[in-house]
Amino acid sequence: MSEGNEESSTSNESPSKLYPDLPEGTWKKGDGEKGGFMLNSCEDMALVIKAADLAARRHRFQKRKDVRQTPYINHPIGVAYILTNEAKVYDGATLAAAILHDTVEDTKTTFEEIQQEFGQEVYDIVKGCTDDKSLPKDTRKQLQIDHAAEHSHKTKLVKLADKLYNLRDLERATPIGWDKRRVKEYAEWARQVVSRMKGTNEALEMALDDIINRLLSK
Ligand SMILES: Nc1nc2c(ncn2[C@@H]2O[C@H](COP(=O)(O)OP(=O)(O)O)[C@@H](OP(=O)(O)OP(=O)(O)O)[C@H]2O)c(=O)[nH]1
Repeated sequence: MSEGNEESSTSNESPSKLYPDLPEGTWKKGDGEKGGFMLNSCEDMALVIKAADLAARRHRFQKRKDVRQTPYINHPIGVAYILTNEAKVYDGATLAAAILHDTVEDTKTTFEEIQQEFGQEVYDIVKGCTDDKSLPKDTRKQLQIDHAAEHSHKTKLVKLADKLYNLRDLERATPIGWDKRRVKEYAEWARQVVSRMKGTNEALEMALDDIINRLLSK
């Protein structure tokens, strides 16, 4: 069992883990003799660490909606971890964008800053993952469905991993104020978004199918 994967439970938390235990030796061949995976280059590594540094600072006062008030940064780091650990995605721009994907939507960070500090590719992915919070919620949710199929491959990867993290989080701990109906509504909406991104990554899509079916059948 991976260290730190098992969450101790409180009254509204199930003891389920946020990430599955994967069989040993699932790293891609040639990804590194030293037991871990390697990013494509030192530049990729530096980009990802730089993203983690900015996201940690920008999200530092934010919490998730669970009763334990989990630090918000757990979410973007978890999205990047799903990409490396399960989707086997090691591209620096994709991982950096995964870590930054909520910084513009939820903090004072601007698109210009992302473009200047992280380059066009990361900017494009973050833009594709950012909802316009000034719009009514129903409109925002509908726009995600309407535009899901149009995104680039890398943006779709981050969006799928984001949904997978959020759905697992819903199964792990119901956010404060959410009832069963709201959980199912989120799962149904997520199903509509991810079904328009089929053919992006098999591991992510299989995991999404599983959890969505489970949440909808409860
Ligand atoms: N499951 C879960 N979600 C939490 C928690 N804390 C914060 N969230 C965030 O809440 C959002 C989903 O809640 P909603 O009520 O549907 O949407 P809203 O916040 O945008 O209005 C997700 O963000 P989002 O940027 O709107 O992502 P997306 O769902 O639009 O892709 C998710 O990241 C938590 O403890 N559990």
